[in-house]
Amino acid sequence: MTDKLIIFDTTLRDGEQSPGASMTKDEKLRIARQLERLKVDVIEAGFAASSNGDFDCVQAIANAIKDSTICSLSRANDRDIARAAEALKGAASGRIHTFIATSPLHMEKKLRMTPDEVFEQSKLAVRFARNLMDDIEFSAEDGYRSDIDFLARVCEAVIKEGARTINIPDTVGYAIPELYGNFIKTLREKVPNSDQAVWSVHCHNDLGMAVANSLAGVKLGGARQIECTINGLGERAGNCSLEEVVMAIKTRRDYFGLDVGVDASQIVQASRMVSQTTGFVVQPNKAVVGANAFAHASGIHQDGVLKARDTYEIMRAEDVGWSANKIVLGKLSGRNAFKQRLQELGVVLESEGEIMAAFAKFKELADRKSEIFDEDILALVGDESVATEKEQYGFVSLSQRSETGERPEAEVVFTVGGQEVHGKSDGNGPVDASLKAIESHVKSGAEMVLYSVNAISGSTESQGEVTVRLQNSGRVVNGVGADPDIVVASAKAYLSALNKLHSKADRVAAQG
Ligand SMILES: CC(=O)SCCNC(=O)CCNC(=O)[C@H](O)C(C)(C)COP(=O)(O)OP(=O)(O)OC[C@H]1O[C@@H](n2cnc3c(N)ncnc32)[C@H](O)[C@@H]1OP(=O)(O)O
Ligand SMILES: CC(C)C(=O)C(=O)O
Repeated sequence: MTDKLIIFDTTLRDGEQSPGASMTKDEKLRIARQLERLKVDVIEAGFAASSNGDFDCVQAIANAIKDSTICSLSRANDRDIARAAEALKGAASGRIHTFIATSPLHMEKKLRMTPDEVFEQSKLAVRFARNLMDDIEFSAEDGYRSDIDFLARVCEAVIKEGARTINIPDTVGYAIPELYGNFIKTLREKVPNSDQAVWSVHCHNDLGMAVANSLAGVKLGGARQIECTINGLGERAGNCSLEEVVMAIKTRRDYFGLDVGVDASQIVQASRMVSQTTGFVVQPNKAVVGANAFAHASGIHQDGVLKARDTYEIMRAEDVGWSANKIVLGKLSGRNAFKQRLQELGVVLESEGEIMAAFAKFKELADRKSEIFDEDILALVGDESVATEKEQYGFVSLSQRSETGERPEAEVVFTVGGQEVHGKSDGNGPVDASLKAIESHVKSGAEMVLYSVNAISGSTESQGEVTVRLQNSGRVVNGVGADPDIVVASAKAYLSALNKLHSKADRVAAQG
């Protein structure tokens, strides 16, 4: 027999309580459709009584979604509950979620009610709701900071009134996993009719423990519903993150022994949608949905993953909706990852010597640039200087000075037949000055018939690729150079073109 854990998503209600995360009706509908594709059991669509706009959102979602239960939050009063019921009228499966605070602090200072009044109002609210709808959830707000015996009396009473789900929130994120799990366990033991309801947890992330507390509520406390949000969105520091609890339950089924109906392959899409809609960027190192969650940057890990994925991955990227895991090439990468990427890019280097020459250039580039893109590698192996054959001209270094209103000056150090030479010049711009600095020494007399610059990957961190076409005595050659510094790329391209002119001249001389 399977033991099922109900996933109750409250992105559209508690998630929207994040300052700045307010969503329009169309946006909420789009997200609700994605939550349905994700196969969450319950979607808390809003708080119908809070405004006409939110009423419309709950109503529209209730009418549109068929496969998940649609829920509206309401205070423990008739007006809010009636509004929720009205908004949910069209739902294939609807739930009213009514709540009232039970902690001494909230009762005295916020509600200004005695415990007896709260007890009575809880019963009346659930009774009223139960007359409008079958599926009623009751939440004891700030439940974790409540007196457990009083809370047990309230829970017993609302279950008698017909509440099917009893939720014990850690409203302010104060709980510690073991203590919270034991609190839920003890509470259930104190409620004589506890088996007539599903027990639920709703944890906030003020101390970064929302996921751990929710899982403890399940494992130690016996809860069978977790309330959570996509990307952990929610009031203040947020809620328990759906993607993390779901993947914890799935990945560690050996420990939890529970089934969840969620289709995990929709997780990344849901995360992106919520992030794009709210403008809340997902941090790269966020579990499951962060850009780095399945990315490997260091050589030893890359080598391990290439040999056997499970050396460094406990989940498969594809299982949560990524197209694949990522090997990110950078300064910490090793030869194996580099060779693998060359293979994937269809680059065939003839000898181990060529591969090692390309790898050395790759490492040198990686010291200057945090991430090496595929385009960088293609430029690198396309760069003539990868060739191991001795070339006439070789780039060494470049310095240039440019300032608004001043004529730029450049000094280029390069090799001619293995000897280092320095060329200096000014020019119309730093590139012009650098190429004139080379030419001041080489005196090729070649005419430049094309100069083009290409940013070869998406950002300003990328390499610039420069193509230079030179013409001399009827011969036309192209030189290509790549470097994050566009002036250096230009000098490399120029020297590369000079090399071709030189070797063609040699060949012509030899033939003649
Ligand atoms: C922990 C949570 O996340 S709870 C959900 C929080 N979400 C929201 O508050 C979003 C929606 N809220 C709103 O739009 C508004 O606050 C409304 C429409 C609900 C109420 O607005 P107002 O009537 O103007 O009241 P206001 O927000 O200023 O104060 C809340 C009132 O509700 C009372 N109240 C708070 N919780 C409850 C409850 N669970 N049951 C009954 N009454 C409650 C407060 O004591 C206060 O009553 P008072 O006006 O007699 O002092
Ligand atoms: C109303 C309840 C469920 C809540 O959001 C909380 O206590 O945090």
